[in-house]
Parts: sequence; structure tokens; C-alpha cells
Amino acid sequence: MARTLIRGGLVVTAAEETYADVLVDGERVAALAAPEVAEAWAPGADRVVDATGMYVIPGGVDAHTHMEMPFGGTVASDTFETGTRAAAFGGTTTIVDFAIQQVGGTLRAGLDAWHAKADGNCAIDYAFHMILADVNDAVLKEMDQLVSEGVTSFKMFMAYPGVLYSDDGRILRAMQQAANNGALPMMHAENGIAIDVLIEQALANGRTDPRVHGEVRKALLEAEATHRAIQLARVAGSPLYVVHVSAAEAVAELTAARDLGLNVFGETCPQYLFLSTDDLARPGFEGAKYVCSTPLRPVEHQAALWRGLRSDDLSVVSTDHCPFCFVGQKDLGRDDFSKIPNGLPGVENRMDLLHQAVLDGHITRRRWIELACATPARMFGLYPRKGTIAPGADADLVVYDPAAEQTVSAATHHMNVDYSAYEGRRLTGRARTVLSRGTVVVDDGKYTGHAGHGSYLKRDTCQYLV
Ligand SMILES: NC(=O)NCCC(=O)O
Ligand SMILES: [Zn+2]
Ligand SMILES: [Zn+2]
Repeated sequence: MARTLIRGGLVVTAAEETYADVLVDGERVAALAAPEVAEAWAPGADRVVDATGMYVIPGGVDAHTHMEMPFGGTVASDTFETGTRAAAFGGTTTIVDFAIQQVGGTLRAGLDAWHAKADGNCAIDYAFHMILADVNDAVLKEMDQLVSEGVTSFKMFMAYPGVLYSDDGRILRAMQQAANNGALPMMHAENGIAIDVLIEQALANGRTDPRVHGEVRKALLEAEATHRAIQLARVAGSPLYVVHVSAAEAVAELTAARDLGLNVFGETCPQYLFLSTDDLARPGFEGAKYVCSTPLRPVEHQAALWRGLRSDDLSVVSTDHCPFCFVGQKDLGRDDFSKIPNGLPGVENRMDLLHQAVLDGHITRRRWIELACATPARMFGLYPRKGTIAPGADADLVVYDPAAEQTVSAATHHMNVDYSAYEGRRLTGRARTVLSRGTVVVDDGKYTGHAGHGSYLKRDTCQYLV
């Protein structure tokens, strides 16, 4: 089993920052050691990585991706192979993707289909949540089985009527089941029925361009659904994780719930922190590149999101990576914004954007690691195997250069999509060397991993409950 020594870096975890050498034995971290101890270990090492002037951080855990997701008559453009490779370049070493139940189908069939897409193709480790698209008695029983197989979180949609939507009764029943089997319900909280009325009215008035997507998906309808989801979870006695929170009013609902001591958690995504309705309103059809749901909000909402991230009313930053090419995919909605496939690319950019947030004073360095590595690992039952650097943990490690300058661009990114949502943005900080279970998968800008290195992770239940 190969031994690696990572020498001279500042080890940053959610819990502490310390100068230490990291000893890796095979797939695991063996120890964090003082230089004299590492010195004695070094002759037996197969590889020594010089991390002087660098941070050594846990690999990122992106708990919200959609590789190869079918949506709006097309399929998200990153495969598990291309998407996980891009994630590795960006310092993310674990993804939790969403398997989807077909309406009328079983959870088993949905999960098997996602295993078939991912198996043998991933550059980094991966796990699955399950999307419940058709809750019924049989599905409720199947949920228990999935929990025992390590699929311990279930996403439901209050949005997208006729597609992935669940009504309140179905949501309540699934939450009751989760209250019994330990699973974590996840919610896409937007009032989709009301939004569909506003979409129809906008189109009837000839308003077809991308900016209207942001206008009809109102912040109040995100807040209303967030409130309703929280009350349903209280009635069921289950915890709740609200995905891709974008509106200040929705953060206020989470704050109120958390002030009551409820097991209610919020996630936001880099696009809501760094982009806004100004991007949706770009000239011509450019705004289509920024169509996602929940939508980008006016820039004023960002302050509430940053505040929520500092106060832990928002506990996780995931990407909701769901890329669609501008040419051939986003343009399905050229004459009707409601036909633009929803989703943004970002799995490669998350760690760097959040590091920039550290430099900009929004969050501390340790909070960066907490939001992007430790808490998602805890939330989804992967800790301490993932999300930290400690003896016995998987050696998913990033040697991070905090001074490297980069200009984000589709010309240089590794995601399989023809545009970058952050094109031209200058960032300081970049992953230099990335290890996944002890194997160097990215080395100084070069990919050294391979498809199939990534393993499926069977997850425990949520480790973040109060
Ligand atoms: N978010 C988005 O726009 N697309 C992916 C599906 C979802 O998460 O709702
Ligand atoms: Zn969603
Ligand atoms: Zn999503």
C-alpha cells in the first residue's frame, strides 16, 4: 500500500488550523505529525508532496449534483465521468447525486438506473439521495429498504407540477416515514402551482424572455413553500433539509424554525451568493445561461444569505450542479422562458468561490471548510470518513494554493458545458494537488486519476441533528 507524506502545509479543518505534516497510508490518513515525526516516516514514503505555503484541506463534499439528469426534454450535459473529473479539478472529492424515481416506477428501478450511470465511471467517490416523484404505499415501504442500503435522504418537490411535484399529503406521508426510519427529507421549496399560474399569465402577455423566469418564481412563493415544508415536518416529527435557498424571506423562515430548536437545515449555492437577476437580464438570450430554480434573486438577497451562512441558519453550500449547454439545450426555450432547462454548472468552481468569500471577509477559513466539507459530510452520514483530516479518515486531501490567481472561463474549465456562469471572474486560490482515498487524481493542473477510481458510498443517517 502506497505511503504519501504531505509536508509543511497549514492543515485547515472545520475544527482547527495547525501546521502539521499529513501521513497517508494506503487509502487512509495515518496521522497528523510534527516535522520530526514525519522525518522518521519519510524514508518509507513512496511520495512526498511539498505543501509549503499551501493549505492542506479535506476534499470538498458536494451534496447536491445532477449528473446526466433528464430535464425539460434534454439531459444534463455532464456525465458521471466528466462531472466527477471536473469536481476533482476543483478540489471536490465526494459528490452526492440524485437518483430519480419515475412516476409509476419503483425506487429500486430508479436507484438501479443511477447506479448503472455511475458505476465504473467516477473519478471520485459518490453517493445517492433519492428523488421521490410518486409517493404511494409501496414507495413508503421501499424507503426503509433504501435507508438500510445507505440511501438515507429523499428529495421532494413542491415545484414542477406534473413532473416531479408532490402534493402536501404525499409530502407529509413521506416525512412520517422518514421520522420512523431515520431518513432526512430534502425539499425543493417553491409553490409550483402558483408559479405555473404566473408563468401562464406572463406568456399570455407575450413575455417570453429569460428574465421573466426570475419574476414569476417569486421570493414570497419560495418563502411560503419553505414555511409550509417546515410545518409539515413538525407535524410529521421529521427533520428537514431545504435545498438551494435563494430568497431572504426563505432564510427568515429557516431562522424562525431554528430559533425554535427544530431540526431544520438550509443549503444555499454559489450562484445565489455571486450571481443575481442582473445576470438573468443580460441582453438577448444570454440570460438563459442563468436560468435555474429556485431562481437567481436581486442582489440585495445576497446579504441575507451570507448572514445565514455565518449564523448557521444556512449550514451547507452545495452546487446544484445541473449543466445544460447554451447551444442546443438552453435554446430549447428561445421563444418561451419556461422551456429553458433549469440548472447551472458549478461543481468545479464551488471551493474556489468560497475561498474567495474568505478573502472578501464573508466567512472565515474554518467556516469555508465547515460549509463545503465537514457539515455536508455530517448532514448526509459520511463523517468522519469524509469532510475532515484525522487518523482513520479517507485520505481525500487537497493541497490548496491560497495565492494562485485564476480567471474562470469555459475555455479552461473541465465541465462538459459550453459556457461558464462565472466567465471572466478573477479568483484567488486554487487546488494544486488532489488526493482521493490516497491516490493523486489531480497534480498541478493535470489529471492523473481515472474513471472507475471513485467508489459508491453507503451512507449513515444524518449526524447533524440537535
Ligand atoms: N435547480 C435547477 O434549476 N435544476 C436542477 C433540479 C433541481 O434541483 O431543482
Ligand atoms: Zn430543486
Ligand atoms: Zn438540484
